[in-house]
Amino acid sequence: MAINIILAGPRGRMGYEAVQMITNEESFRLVACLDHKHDGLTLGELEQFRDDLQVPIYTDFDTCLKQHQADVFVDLTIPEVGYKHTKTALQYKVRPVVGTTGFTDEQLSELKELAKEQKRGCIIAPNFAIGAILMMKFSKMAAKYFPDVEIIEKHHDQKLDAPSGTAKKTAELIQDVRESKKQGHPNEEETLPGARGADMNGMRIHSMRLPGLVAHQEVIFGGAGQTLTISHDSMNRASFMDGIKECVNQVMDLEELVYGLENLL
Ligand SMILES: NC(=O)C1=CN([C@@H]2O[C@H](COP(=O)(O)OP(=O)(O)OC[C@H]3O[C@@H](n4cnc5c(N)ncnc54)[C@H](OP(=O)(O)O)[C@@H]3O)[C@@H](O)[C@H]2O)C=CC1
Ligand SMILES: O=C(O)C1=N[C@H](C(=O)O)C[C@H](O)C1
Repeated sequence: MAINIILAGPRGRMGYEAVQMITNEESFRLVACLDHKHDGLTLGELEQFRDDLQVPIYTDFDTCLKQHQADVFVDLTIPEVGYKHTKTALQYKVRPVVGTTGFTDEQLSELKELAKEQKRGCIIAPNFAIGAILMMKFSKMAAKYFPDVEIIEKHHDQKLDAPSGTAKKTAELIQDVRESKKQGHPNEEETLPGARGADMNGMRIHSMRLPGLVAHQEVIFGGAGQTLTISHDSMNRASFMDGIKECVNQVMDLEELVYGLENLL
C-alpha cells in the first residue's frame, strides 16, 4: 500500500526537490500540496513542474485535510508557518515529517506533548543529510575530550533563521557531554557587537550567509597544541532527499515526536 503524502512548500528550493523525490518513489503518493498561493490549481499548471503532475494545491490546510486522506504531512516552509501546519496535521492525526527549521524550544515541547496525546508519530529533523547526522554524532564524541569548541555554519543568503537548525542541534548534542564553561579570555570584550557569535553555555556559534553557498558546517575543537575540525558540506538539495524518504517510512511506525534523525539511524 502506498503512503499518501501532503507536502507544504512545493515551490521552494527543498519543496521542489521533494516533489521530484516523492513522485518518483513507487511506494509514495503525493495526494495534495499546501501553499500560500495558487489555490485550486494543480502542480502541473505551474511553470516549474511537469504538465502531467495532477496534484491539487490548497491554501487552506483544514480544507486540504478534509478533502484528502493522508498518512504523512511533509513541511518545508518557514518557521512560523511550519509550526502551525505541524500542529494542525497532528490534530487531524496525520503524521508530520518536518524539515523546516527555526522552531523555539517551547514550540518543540508543545508539539511533543500533542503528538503523545494524539498517539501519532512526528519527526522534526533539522538536517536530513546522512553526512550531517554523522558530523553531529562525531562532534558529540569529540566534545567529551575537547570541551573548547566553536561552530561555524555557512548558508546561502536567502536563509531566514540564524543560527541554522543544524548548528543548534549540534550544540545541544555537544552540551549533553561538554562541561559548561565560558571559552576565550575571561576578560575578552567585543569592540564590535556580535564579533564572538552567539553564546550557548559559553560555546560560540557563528553564522555566515553568502550567495553561492548551499549548507555547510565546521565544528572546530581546540586543545593543547592541536585542533580538530569536523565538517560537512551539502552541495545541493538532493543531499537531503534520502533522509526525507527514511523519515516518511519510519514515522508510520512511531507514536511520539522524535527530534533529530540521529535518533532513528
Ligand atoms: N531539514 C533539512 O535537512 C533542511 C531544512 N531546510 C529548511 O527547510 C525550510 C525551507 O527551505 P528552502 O526550501 O530553502 O526555503 P524556500 O524559501 O526556498 O521555500 C519555502 C517555501 O515555503 C513557501 N511558503 C511560505 N509561506 C507559506 C505558507 N503559509 N504555506 C505554504 N508555503 C509557504 C514559500 O513560498 P514563497 O516563496 O512564495 O514565499 C516557499 O515556496 C527552511 O526552514 C530551511 O531551513 C532546508 C534544507 C534542508
Ligand atoms: O536553510 C537551509 O538551506 C538549511 N537549513 C537547515 C538548517 O537550518 O540546519 C538544514 C541545512 O543546513 C540547510
